[in-house]
Amino acid sequence: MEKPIDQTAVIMNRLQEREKEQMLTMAICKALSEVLTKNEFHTLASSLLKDHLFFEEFILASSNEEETGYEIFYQYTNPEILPKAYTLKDSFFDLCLASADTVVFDLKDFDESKNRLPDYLHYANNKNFNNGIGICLPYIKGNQHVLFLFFKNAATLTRESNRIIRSIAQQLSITTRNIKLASEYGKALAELEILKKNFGERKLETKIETQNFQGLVGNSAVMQNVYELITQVASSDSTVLIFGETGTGKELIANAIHSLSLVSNEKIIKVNCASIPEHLIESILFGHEKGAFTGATDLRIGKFEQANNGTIFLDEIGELPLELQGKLLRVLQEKEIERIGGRKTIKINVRVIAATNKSLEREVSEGRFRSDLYYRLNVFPIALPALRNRTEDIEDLANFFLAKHSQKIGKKIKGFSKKVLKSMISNPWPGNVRELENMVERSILFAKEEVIKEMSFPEIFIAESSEAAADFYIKKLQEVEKEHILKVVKKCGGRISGPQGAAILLGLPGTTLISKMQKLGIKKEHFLS
Ligand SMILES: Nc1ncnc2c1ncn2[C@@H]1O[C@H](COP(=O)(O)OP(=O)(O)OP(=O)(O)O)[C@@H](O)[C@H]1O
Repeated sequence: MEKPIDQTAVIMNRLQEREKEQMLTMAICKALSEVLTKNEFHTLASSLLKDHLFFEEFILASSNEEETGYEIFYQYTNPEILPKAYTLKDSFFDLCLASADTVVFDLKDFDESKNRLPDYLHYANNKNFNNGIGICLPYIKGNQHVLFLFFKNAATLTRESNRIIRSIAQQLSITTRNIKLASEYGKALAELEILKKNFGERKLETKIETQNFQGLVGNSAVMQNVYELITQVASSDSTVLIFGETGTGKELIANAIHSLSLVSNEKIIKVNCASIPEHLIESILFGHEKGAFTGATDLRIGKFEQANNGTIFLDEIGELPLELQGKLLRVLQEKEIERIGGRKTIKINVRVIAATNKSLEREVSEGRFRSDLYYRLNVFPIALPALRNRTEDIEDLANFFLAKHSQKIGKKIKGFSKKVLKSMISNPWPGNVRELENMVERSILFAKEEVIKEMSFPEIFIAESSEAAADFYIKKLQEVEKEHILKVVKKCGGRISGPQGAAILLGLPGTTLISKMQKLGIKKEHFLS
């Protein structure tokens, strides 16, 4: 006789199993709730889920928000799969989506000739995963998800597995959404980082721009004073005389005055009195009529006429020959010019800005500059300080030139080492800002790292000056000047202009050096031998 079944024991057994099952689903839900990436999801699918659901293939498909299509969000056998779009109504996904129950299917039942089955079903079929289920996961704001599990044989899917899947379905939906949101958040964060970086760079550029006063860098007290003078004088039509050593920025000051003036929409015409051969200066300044002298084959409109209604900048005015100084004085007083060879006077309305790196007072006292012209020019003097007298501007200027030239050269240089900054600040900079700019440009060209760690300041000045001092009493100044220029030009291999040229070392514009060399009778054969 068969032993009667102990109903209580059976129920107890079931209860214990259910309890175990509940513990398991809670553990899976907890693990799922911590997942934020597809990689983490794959780890979980390969362990807890695979161990208890016994699938061969696990596919999570996700509809788009409009519910016109869907894509594979995760595939167990191919976790690296890139999202691929499928149409929603493929008689498979939409079937599962519409069903409240688990849809069980046998792949052999699908008539491939009738149905255009999605490729992952072909794939499952080819792998002999004959049976499968599709479960529409509970809807969580955003997308609809369907979970497909494939098995080699129908018996693998137990009631218990089905119950577990139903219990974790809600959490699966939430996890899928969490992964999507975390990925979007990551992308947004990366974009924000790029924007922040770009904004930072732009802020740096703006800083460089806003530090400038009309393109002039430097906020030292002396420069603030200069900016104030510029602002005061710009809107009048007063003549301005700018004093300052070579390379201190006199031309930039002239530009600033012009651009803040009432005639800023007119031209500023610039003349470097030192670089024009003496016999041409008059014709260049005032023009000539056709046939006025041998070689005057055409009419020339002089710089004063060209600058009419605007500004003329007479750089290195101290180099203007004496006989022309009188003519200039007349032009300034009478506001009219006469072209060489011309019979009529031409009225001109020009604002004059002159600049000099010489002491015009000394030039006057030594008879090389007319005192009346000096007083006529010296209406509103602006004295520009030498760079060594405003060392607090050196770092700003160096950084400004670094940004300017590294961009031009195409090298990403971040800054200067502390050592280089210190030596820049203590360097005497006889060529002033021009020399600093050239040194920075040169250092960028030679830089091998992102930070400039070396800057070789020309020692030539120290060596030369001691030698010059010894010779001072026995040689004329011109001779010393000639010898000094020759030595520097020789040292630069005959190069006059450019970053490796002698003009930089001498702190002069290339054109000024050439005209000085002509005046001193320095010829190519003297330094190329
Ligand atoms: N404050 C400044 N900010 C930015 N750049 C400057 C400044 N001062 C000078 N520079 C730069 O230094 C170089 C020399 O300036 P500039 O030609 O105006 O000097 P300068 O006094 O007229 O020289 P020179 O007497 O030899 O003609 C230029 O490249 C100029 O842009």
